[in-house]
Amino acid sequence: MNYTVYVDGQEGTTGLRIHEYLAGRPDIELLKIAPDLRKDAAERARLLNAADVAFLCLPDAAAREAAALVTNPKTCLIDASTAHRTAPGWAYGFPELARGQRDALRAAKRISNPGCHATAFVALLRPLVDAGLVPATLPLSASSITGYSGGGKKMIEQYLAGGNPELDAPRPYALSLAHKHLPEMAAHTGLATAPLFVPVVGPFYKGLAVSVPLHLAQLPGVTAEAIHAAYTAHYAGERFINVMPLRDAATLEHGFLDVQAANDTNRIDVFVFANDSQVLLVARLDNLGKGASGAAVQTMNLHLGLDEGLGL
Ligand SMILES: NC(=O)C1=CN([C@@H]2O[C@H](COP(=O)(O)OP(=O)(O)OC[C@H]3O[C@@H](n4cnc5c(N)ncnc54)[C@H](OP(=O)(O)O)[C@@H]3O)[C@@H](O)[C@H]2O)C=CC1
Ligand SMILES: CC(=O)N[C@@H](CCC(=O)OP(=O)(O)O)C(=O)O
Repeated sequence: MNYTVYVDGQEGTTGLRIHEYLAGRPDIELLKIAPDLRKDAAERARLLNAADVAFLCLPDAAAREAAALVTNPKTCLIDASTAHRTAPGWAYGFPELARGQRDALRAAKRISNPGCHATAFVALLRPLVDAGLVPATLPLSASSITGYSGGGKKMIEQYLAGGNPELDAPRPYALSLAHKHLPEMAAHTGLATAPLFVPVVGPFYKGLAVSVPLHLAQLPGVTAEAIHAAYTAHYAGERFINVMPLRDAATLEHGFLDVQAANDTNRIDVFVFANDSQVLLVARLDNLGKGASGAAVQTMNLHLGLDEGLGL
C-alpha cells in the first residue's frame, strides 16, 4: 500500500528534515509544490487535500490557515507548529504519553506535534504525576539547553553568518517567562501550573536537554529510587525512550552531560541524578528528531498502522 504525503513548508528546517526521513521510503509518495507556488493558497489547498498525511511545517498563523484549507475528511494533518497543541479536537502527537494515546493517534485526523522543549518536559513529568509522586499542584522550575536549529531558518542564518560575538556564548531567552511551550507543558502533564521555564540557546546546531530540579523535602515519602522505578514502569517496552540507570555512572564519571548525544536519533534519554535530599531529572533529545521531525514521522507511521520506527 502506498500513501501520499505532503509537507506544507517543505523548504523550512523541520520540513526539510521530514523530507530526508521520507526520501528513501518506497511506501510513500511525496507530493511537492512548485517552488514559485510555495505560498499560493489554492495550490497548497489542492495538495493538502490530495494527501493521506500532510505535515504542517509552518509558522503558527500559516499552520492555522493551512488547517482551514483542508476539506478532505481522509487527510490527516500533523502540525509541527505551536498552533494546535492544546486545541480541542487535536490529539497530542506523543505516543508514549500514557495508555490510550496510541489509539487516539490512530483515530485522529488532526494531530499536533509536540514542541521540542515540551517533549522533554512532558516525558519527565507525566509519569511522575500519573504515579502520584509529584502532586499536580507542585510549582516546578525547568531549564533547557538547545541548539540553534530550534529557532528555524532565521536563527540558523544568524549563527551561520558569524561576526556576532554574542552568539559565541550560551544565551538564556524567553525571559518574560511566557515561553510558547508553557500551555502544552501544563496541559499534557496534568500539572495545575506550568513550570518557571528558562531555555538557553547555544552555539551548536542541534541537541537539547531539559533539566527539572526536585527538592525531596517537598515530596514526603518520595525517593529517587521510586522516581526511577516510575519511569521504568511507564516507559517499559518503549523503543524510543531510554531510561538511563539511576545516577548514571558513565555520565557522573565523565563529569558532564553531553546534550548532543541523542542527535540523529528519535530517542529521548531520561536521567535521574540524586543526592540524599535533591533529585535532578534530565531528558535529552535531538530537537529535530524526537523534538520535531522524527516524532512527526513516528506519529505518521503509527497513524497509518505501520511499524512506528519505519525510516527512523
Ligand atoms: N526547528 C525546530 O527545531 C522546531 C520547529 N517547530 C515548529 O515547526 C514549525 C516550522 O518550523 P521550522 O521548520 O523550524 O521553521 P522555518 O522558519 O525553518 O521554516 C518555515 C517554512 O515555512 C514557510 N512559510 C512561511 N509562511 C508560509 C505560508 N504562508 N505558506 C507556505 N509556506 C510558508 C517558510 O518560507 P520561507 O522559506 O519563504 O521563509 C519556511 O520555509 C514552526 O511552527 C516551529 O515553531 C517545532 C519543533 C521544533
Ligand atoms: C532555539 C529556539 O528558539 N527554539 C524554539 C523552540 C522550537 C520548538 O520546538 O518549538 P515550536 O515547535 O513550538 O516552535 C523556541 O524556544 O522557541
